[in-house]
Amino acid sequence: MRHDLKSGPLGKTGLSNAFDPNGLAAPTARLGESAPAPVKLDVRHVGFRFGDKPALHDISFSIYANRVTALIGPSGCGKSTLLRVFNRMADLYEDQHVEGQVLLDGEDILAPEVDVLTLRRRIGMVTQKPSPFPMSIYDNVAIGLRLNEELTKVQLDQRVEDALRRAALWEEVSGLLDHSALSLSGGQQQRLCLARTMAVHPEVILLDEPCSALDPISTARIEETIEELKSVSTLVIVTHNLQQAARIADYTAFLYLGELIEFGSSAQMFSAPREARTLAYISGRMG
Ligand SMILES: Nc1ncnc2c1ncn2[C@@H]1O[C@H](COP(=O)(O)OP(=O)(O)OP(=O)(O)O)[C@@H](O)[C@H]1O
Repeated sequence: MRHDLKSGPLGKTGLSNAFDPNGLAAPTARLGESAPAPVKLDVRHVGFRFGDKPALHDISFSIYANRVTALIGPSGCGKSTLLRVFNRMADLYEDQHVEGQVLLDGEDILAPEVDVLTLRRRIGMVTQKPSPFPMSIYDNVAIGLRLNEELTKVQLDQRVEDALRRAALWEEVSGLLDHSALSLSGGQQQRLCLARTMAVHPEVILLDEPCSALDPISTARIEETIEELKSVSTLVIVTHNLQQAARIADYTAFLYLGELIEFGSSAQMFSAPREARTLAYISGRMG
């Protein structure tokens, strides 16, 4: 039997009644925050193998609702692999094996009976390498909306424009909406893929180096959007830019050689890391 997360035992929880299976509320992440956040994704003992090559070992931590969590660490430490676990990308490859649990509002998204298409509507992902569909700029953003919602043309146009504005792309493409998405530059394609993911309002948004191909102005705009999106979504971002992690992430997880070395508030991690390896990494002595 398929287990549709939207109509599962907890229903589509949204954010107001997000489930905290451990009763663990987030510690205050930033000065001035008073209300603790519920856990949105609870990562429990997650391991990952490419064939017989291990890539993640016994990863456990919590991702809090309506917060930004950054995954940092040297190249090859498993950041993208962990992000891909959260929307079951390994399902597409026979030789990729995940173990452990990832609870979304208390329900294990790694359970074999979970409807993966429904899951990916709830947990959207923007991959490191932009992958626009070979269709128009407009249709790239509209496609998910047409599949998931019944909108009038006016509503659809508005949602497409809103997503493109949030992705800091509207001003560059507003007169070219019927042009092929493949005619855009790499940085524009990256922002288009961000717009495509944001358009359907996923509960969790996974961003794999979303600013890697962007100039400083576009990067600043995307960081503002990430801050705005926190009111409606939970965000997980992979970044090599430690200043960016410190600026926009409420929490940071430091991975090294497939292990979670340290997890905590970004304020604590970047000012007083507990682990010597974290300190070595953030001070530029490792990686
Ligand atoms: N398709 C694959 N087949 C085999 N090994 C892989 C595959 N993809 C990644 N790996 C390995 O898994 C490990 C983790 O890779 P991953 O891409 O998750 O690292 P990362 O921290 O995101 O790196 P980067 O910062 O360079 O993007 C690395 O050792 C990598 O070589």
